[in-house]
Amino acid sequence: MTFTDQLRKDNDDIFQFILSHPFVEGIGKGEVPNKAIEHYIKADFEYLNAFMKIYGIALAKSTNRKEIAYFHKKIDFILNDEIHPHRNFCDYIGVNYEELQGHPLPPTADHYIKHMMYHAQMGNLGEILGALLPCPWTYLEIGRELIQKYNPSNTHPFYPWITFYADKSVENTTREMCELLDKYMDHASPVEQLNVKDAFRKSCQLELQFWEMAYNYEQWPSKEKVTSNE
Ligand SMILES: Cc1ncc(C[n+]2csc(CCO)c2C)c(N)n1
Repeated sequence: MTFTDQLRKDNDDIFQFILSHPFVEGIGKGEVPNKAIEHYIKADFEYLNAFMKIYGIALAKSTNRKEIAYFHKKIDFILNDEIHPHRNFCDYIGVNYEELQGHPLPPTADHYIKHMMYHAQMGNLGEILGALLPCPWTYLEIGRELIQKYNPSNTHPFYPWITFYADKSVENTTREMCELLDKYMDHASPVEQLNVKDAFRKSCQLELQFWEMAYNYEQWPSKEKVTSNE
């Protein structure tokens, strides 16, 4: 069994919680409360910005051109392709995408981004990949599960979203990331392996919490902004 096969197995509990989360089920059924979608997009737009920056740090820590090309290609994918599922959600609630951009992050999204940023700054490429991998992997499984369970036609309101994540490009991203991580783990010390396992599991938990955050409109206890440091 490869290192990433083992990671998937050890975190199956969280993967199953994600697949049965009411937001995810709602996508399959074609019924998600507008407010939950709005909360999701506001946080996810900023999440994707952070994700691209972390790819940029991974690119800086790359040791060969193949890795540099991979992260370069992936930044391009988020910039130009990941906007399609977002637009599908915006069309569904009838709100302009631009209106949902630039909002402050609720606690879970804030924590998820800082968790990835921590591993990106403190760890080697293996550790960064461990923190990033649950993102494409959980969405790939969501896409596949929803196709299998609901067999949506192209009139389904979330057909573009579901088919985007069940598609070959997300499958390739996940597979290539697994291959890169497995290669890194061949030479990793037991401590490095533990750090990667910890980064991966926390990202799985935060993926689950992200759905929960959107579904329950999670907010900070006080919405007051920090406006000065006096
Ligand atoms: C919280 C959250 N997690 C995962 C994704 C999906 N996603 C984001 S970037 C990417 C491609 C990785 O190269 C994928 C599949 C999302 N939109 N929001």
